[in-house]
Amino acid sequence: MKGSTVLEVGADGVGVIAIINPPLNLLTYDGIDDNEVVKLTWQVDWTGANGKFSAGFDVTAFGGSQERKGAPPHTSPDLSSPLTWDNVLAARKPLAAAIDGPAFGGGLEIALACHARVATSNAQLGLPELQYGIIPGLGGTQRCPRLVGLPKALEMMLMSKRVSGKVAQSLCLVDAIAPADGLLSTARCWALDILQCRKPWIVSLYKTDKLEPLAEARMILTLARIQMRKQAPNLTHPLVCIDVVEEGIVSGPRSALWKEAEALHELRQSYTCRSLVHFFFAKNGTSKIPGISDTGLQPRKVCKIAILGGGPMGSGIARVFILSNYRVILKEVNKNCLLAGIGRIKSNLQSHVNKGKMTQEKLKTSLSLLKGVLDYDCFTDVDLVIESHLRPVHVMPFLKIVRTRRTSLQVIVDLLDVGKKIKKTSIVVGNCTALQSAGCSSLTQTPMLLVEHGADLYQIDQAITNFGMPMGPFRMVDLVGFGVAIATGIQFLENFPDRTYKSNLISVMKEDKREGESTCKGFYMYDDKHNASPDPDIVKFVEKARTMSHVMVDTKLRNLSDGDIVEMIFFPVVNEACRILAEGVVVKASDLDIASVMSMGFPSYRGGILFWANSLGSRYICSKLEDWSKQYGKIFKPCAYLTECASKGTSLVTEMKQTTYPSSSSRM
Ligand SMILES: CCCCCCCCCCCCC/C=C/C(=O)SCCNC(=O)CCNC(=O)[C@H](O)C(C)(C)COP(=O)(O)OP(=O)(O)OC[C@H]1O[C@@H](n2cnc3c(N)ncnc32)[C@H](O)[C@@H]1OP(=O)(O)O
Repeated sequence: MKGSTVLEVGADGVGVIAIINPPLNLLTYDGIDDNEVVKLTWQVDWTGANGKFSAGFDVTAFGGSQERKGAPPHTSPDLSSPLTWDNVLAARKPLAAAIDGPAFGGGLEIALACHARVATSNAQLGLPELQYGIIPGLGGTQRCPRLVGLPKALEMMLMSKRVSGKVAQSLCLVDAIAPADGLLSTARCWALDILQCRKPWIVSLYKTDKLEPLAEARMILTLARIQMRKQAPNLTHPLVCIDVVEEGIVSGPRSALWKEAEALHELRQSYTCRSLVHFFFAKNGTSKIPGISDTGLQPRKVCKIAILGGGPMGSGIARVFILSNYRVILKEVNKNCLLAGIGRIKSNLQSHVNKGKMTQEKLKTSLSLLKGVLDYDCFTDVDLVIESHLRPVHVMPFLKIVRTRRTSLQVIVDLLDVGKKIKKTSIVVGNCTALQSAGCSSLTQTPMLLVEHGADLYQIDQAITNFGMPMGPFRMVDLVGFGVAIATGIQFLENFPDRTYKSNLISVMKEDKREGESTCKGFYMYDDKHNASPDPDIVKFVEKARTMSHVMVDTKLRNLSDGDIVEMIFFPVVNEACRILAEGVVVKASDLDIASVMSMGFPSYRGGILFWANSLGSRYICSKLEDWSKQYGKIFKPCAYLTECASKGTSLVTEMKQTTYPSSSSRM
């Protein structure tokens, strides 16, 4: 059995139940025997072994990927535990939770169900279930609002916001703070005090003092729905969560527990849940590289970083590192540039302080780690040198570690460790100078081809935005600027002439002094607040480009559905991903899922580009690409890997047999 709970009754008559499932005391369906709790005769403490309360449920149990041992079949909601759990609480035994380390999801829900909670100040508490396409399923939707009030509870659930033990106490999510070495004794005393009426016996499920009056509560819930519909128009589970919270306020918490269990039962079998669970493990798995991370190599200590260039990019990188407590040397070519770079860092950090995101003390400490130089004298004991790039990548949550045949395994292990310390998701790739530009280029080329052949530019952008991308391809080109789009296009053309569509649209628009958002005119017009609106003049540029490309309007493309547009735009991107995978530029398919989400903005709730493609099937994608390649050219020609998967009907994500690590292929 994965994990267990151990019950020890002390001389004081207090039974302590420890959740034991190292390293994170994850809960599993068969890991906690509800009956153990029910048969207890005295007050009880809940705690987690090895200083970690519980990081929550083992999410492999969701997404339909794993049947609960002995669980009822997926035909009926599993109402046993949440309700059993509620009966336990009614069994007149005071329960106190002793929380250290992570208390997330189901782990925190168990603690919320106790009659008191004692935590260390650095404990981390959260209800991140919505990150997995589900909702809290052990009463969290009812108990959290009754402990902290509706607005804070909704923020914790809908934004998966985590709080420290100290903040939790200020919210009344936790009753007391204790040092780690006194945590259990404090919780034991608390349970005894409840039993002997020295402390209140609070059943959080029936608490009402923190709940807003009905009319105010309804207003809060309505605003939350509006925000969620705007923020995540394609997701239903946030709205389901709000509905379950409302059910408890309107009809009472007990009936809402049923609604919560039924909702969880449905959601945990959804494609969204499967995709988000895949994304979670794919993200966690990028640093697990056979032959590198399993060699026993330990990362060397990296203390001092040198950054060449203090422009927006270099100063951004410097800021990331000093905030992660690295000493940073910022080198510039002259004093003015250096002062400008350091000034950028100072003003950015100060704005964090002004927004309450950082203390003045942290700002001072961080700046003390920064040293500006105009020469290389201080470089003798530097551990890592970074040359800043043109593109604004420091804000990306994603770190691409490009490995050539001459890169040592030790250096990769060092860089993976640095990536983790600066809170980036690192992916080791072959010498593919612009992994994402392969995707981005095919993400811009096809839209240009479709428009020149008659499709509506603004319909394309709307369809791609509705699919879940942050914006459509034409809006994206305006944002990055025509210069970057042209440079990426040229790079793609140089590397892959046989599958590049040479559009004339951008060059025709540049003649009209259009560069995108920076010139307030591109594919859209922009007002002084950078609000974009369609430009009726676009038609004339499209006509001119069409003539120059000697292209005729294809009436089929004038009547494309949004679904057709999504397929015609993303199937070539899938094709490029298959090529990158087949060439061994990445170690595993899931790395490309992470790259598509973190560098292209592909929706994580679809699992990433290849996970999504796999749900459609290689045969379907290949046949569509074959058809389009006959009508519109080689840009759509399916690659050998995709064709092979289609012919065998195999999954696109069967891991490539890596004999070497990411190859230093000729790709961009
Ligand atoms: C008493 C009644 C019991 C009832 C039983 C039936 C009830 C009915 C169903 C009820 C369902 C309720 C709904 C609840 C849902 C949840 O709880 S969702 C999960 C919530 N938890 C999280 O989101 C935590 C996610 N993890 C993290 O944030 C981090 O892991 C950490 C906790 C901050 C620790 O970080 P770190 O020390 O860096 O470790 P990692 O490398 O991240 O992780 C170590 C390995 O553990 C794997 N892992 C982590 N969390 C989970 C998880 N929740 N599920 C599965 N696996 C997890 C992670 O992938 C790592 O794996 P390896 O890479 O293989 O080592």
